[in-house]
Amino acid sequence: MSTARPLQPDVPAASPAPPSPGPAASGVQVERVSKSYRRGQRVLSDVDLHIRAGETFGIIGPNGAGKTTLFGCMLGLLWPDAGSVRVAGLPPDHLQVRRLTGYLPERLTFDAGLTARQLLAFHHALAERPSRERPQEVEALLTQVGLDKAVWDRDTRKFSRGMLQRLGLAQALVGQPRFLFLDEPTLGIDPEGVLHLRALLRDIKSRGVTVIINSHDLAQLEKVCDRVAFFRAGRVEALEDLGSPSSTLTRHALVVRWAGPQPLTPEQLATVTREVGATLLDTAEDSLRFSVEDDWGASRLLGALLQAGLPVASASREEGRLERFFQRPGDRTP
Ligand SMILES: Nc1ncnc2c1ncn2[C@@H]1O[C@H](COP(=O)(O)OP(=O)(O)OP(=O)(O)O)[C@@H](O)[C@H]1O
Repeated sequence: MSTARPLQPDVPAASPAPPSPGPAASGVQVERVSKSYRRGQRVLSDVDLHIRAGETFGIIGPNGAGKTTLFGCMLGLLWPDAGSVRVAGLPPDHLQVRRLTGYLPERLTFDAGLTARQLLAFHHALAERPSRERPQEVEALLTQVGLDKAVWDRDTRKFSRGMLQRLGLAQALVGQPRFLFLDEPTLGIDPEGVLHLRALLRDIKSRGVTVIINSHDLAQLEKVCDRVAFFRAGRVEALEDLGSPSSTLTRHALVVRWAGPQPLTPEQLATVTREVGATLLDTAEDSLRFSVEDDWGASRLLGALLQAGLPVASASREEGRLERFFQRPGDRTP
């Protein structure tokens, strides 16, 4: 393929050793990246992104927005027409970076005829992990991704899509990566598997791994990501820090419903909200949507609303916040 990149040598001959990846050169830096497959049809336009070391970063957007193409550029599998990508301060196709990178592709193809255990052992060898630790590490990985022991020695051609997905994840983790790229990781996985994956991602994050997820599964992304970039027509249209209290998609958006008529005037509501340090984001016929700093802030707000005379019937954390990005700009609430 004309767009495929030649591999960078591990250590270029007769040149100084490349800088070692480390905290000073951490994260994934995408600078003014543009990419076309055909002349005049830009798939990526001047994309700027800095994914911080250790964060879990989500990429969302409509079909054809350029998400997979960006993934290809960040993995060093595609060559941008302009701009640059650095992973831990190095080009993404540098062998040193490849050693630090795990990748779960959307379309999984495994060597035919191998069992799950054989396949992982093969990748364990490719990743140059110590051979004497191979049997234990392979079994630990198969356990970690929740693949039933009964199928470890079964031909992977007989695997369901969800089983293949778990095996693909184990293969992505085999080299103990510092950067983990997951393309549609929940595809074909049953609800139990999704819960398992979420716990696994938390564990991976606690070990300082940078995780980049391309997915249409907004509910899952909302639960696991620190930040999310919304792509449209090859550009980053919005970048949201899900943990920031100032985010309109804050993790602590609270929807309050009441019973009977709403007795508070807009001025009274504004005063109560301000006094407890909350923000009123949205008013609907039967509900109010607030941004609060944390659980304690939610509790203070509910107490104040009750005291002011609002007959609160229910209060819940808002789900489905990322869906707002897919609404037309005019339809969006603040
Ligand atoms: N190898 C290719 N050759 C030519 N055009 C391509 C190639 N790969 C992708 N495209 C085109 O580039 C555009 C962006 O595709 P890309 O797969 O990056 O989008 P995406 O956001 O990942 O979409 P989806 O959510 O459907 O996976 C699309 O118009 C697609 O048809």
